[in-house]
Amino acid sequence: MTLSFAATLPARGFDVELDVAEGRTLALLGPNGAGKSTALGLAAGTLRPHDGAITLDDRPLVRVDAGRTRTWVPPHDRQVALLAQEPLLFPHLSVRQNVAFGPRSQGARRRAADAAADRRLAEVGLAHLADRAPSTLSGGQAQRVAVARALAAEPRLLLLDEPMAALDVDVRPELRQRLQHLLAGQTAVVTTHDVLDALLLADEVAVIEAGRVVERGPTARVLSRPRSAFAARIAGLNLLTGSWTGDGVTTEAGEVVHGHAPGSDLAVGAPMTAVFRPASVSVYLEERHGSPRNTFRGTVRTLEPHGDLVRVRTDHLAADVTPGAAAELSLVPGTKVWLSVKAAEVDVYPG
Ligand SMILES: Nc1ncnc2c1ncn2[C@@H]1O[C@H](COP(=O)(O)OP(=O)(O)OP(=O)(O)O)[C@@H](O)[C@H]1O
Repeated sequence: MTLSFAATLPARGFDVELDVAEGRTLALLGPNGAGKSTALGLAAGTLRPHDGAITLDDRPLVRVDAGRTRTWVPPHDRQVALLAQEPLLFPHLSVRQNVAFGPRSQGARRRAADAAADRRLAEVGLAHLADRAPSTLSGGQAQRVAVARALAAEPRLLLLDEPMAALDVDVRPELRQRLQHLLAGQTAVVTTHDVLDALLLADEVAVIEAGRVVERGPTARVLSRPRSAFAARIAGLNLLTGSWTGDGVTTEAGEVVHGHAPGSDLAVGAPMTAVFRPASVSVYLEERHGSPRNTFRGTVRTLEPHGDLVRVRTDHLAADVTPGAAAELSLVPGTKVWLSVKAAEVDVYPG
């Protein structure tokens, strides 16, 4: 089932086009308020666009022209399942009845619906809890039941809105692993802030910022060679953008970044991106002259633990230093620093 999605919602500053090929999973990444949930709501039918066309395979689900609705398939008729952050199970039904709800409401007989429910519960590893009441489940179990319920309706499109967000960190891996299996071959869109979700669940990612898609591509490419600040941040990379000036990338702030460039046929003025790992960045209190390094002025904004190291963030860059180095330099928020990275550690590419 191929999803083709184009919708605007001016009240939310939302204007997005997306498509998801048959059997593929697209991760929507973006900061809070970017429009990820809005996109899912429009596809699920809980929101109506001002302008837009949403099609699943050849079946138009929505067509609205300048506020005039031409086509509107109501949510329950779309064969689109939306899995929310909270499991939202029916409290008065057993686990099995919750999962059988979709097939039942599509007209399946009780026995067939129960059998489908048991199959789906087995897929999420919870067949043994079928007779339990939702109130007796842990948060992680309840969310797995919600996944089974969404899949039991045999949706042509599965939408997952930050499925791990409401769960404790230690139960996320289990659900993530289940989803990795279950999403194989299922056309799906998952919103997330988590790089692991994107890496393990999604074939492609689209980064949304302020209601617009700013970057789109195969997951591995976007996370290793990001073009947007958000993708770089979740991939744990520093990113600077600017234009090619012959031997480096000059940023808008006038910084010149030298690094590995992809070839010699780059046009002067072409938009370029430079990325490097925080672990490649050294921190000094004074500018270092005479070394073949890139240096950037900055003010420390935050210090946070990062594995065995301390991640030092300035306004636009991050450096990982040892706790000993952080102490020796007396780094605190407000400290003026120079950040330095060898050209050999910087990856430079067009875009
Ligand atoms: N019910 C609503 N009524 C009006 N505006 C809303 C409503 N819900 C969200 N918005 C606005 O729409 C924009 C997109 O919000 P949305 O919830 O889609 O973002 P998001 O990317 O899902 O964010 P988050 O990661 O915080 O869930 C934001 O500007 C938000 O303030």
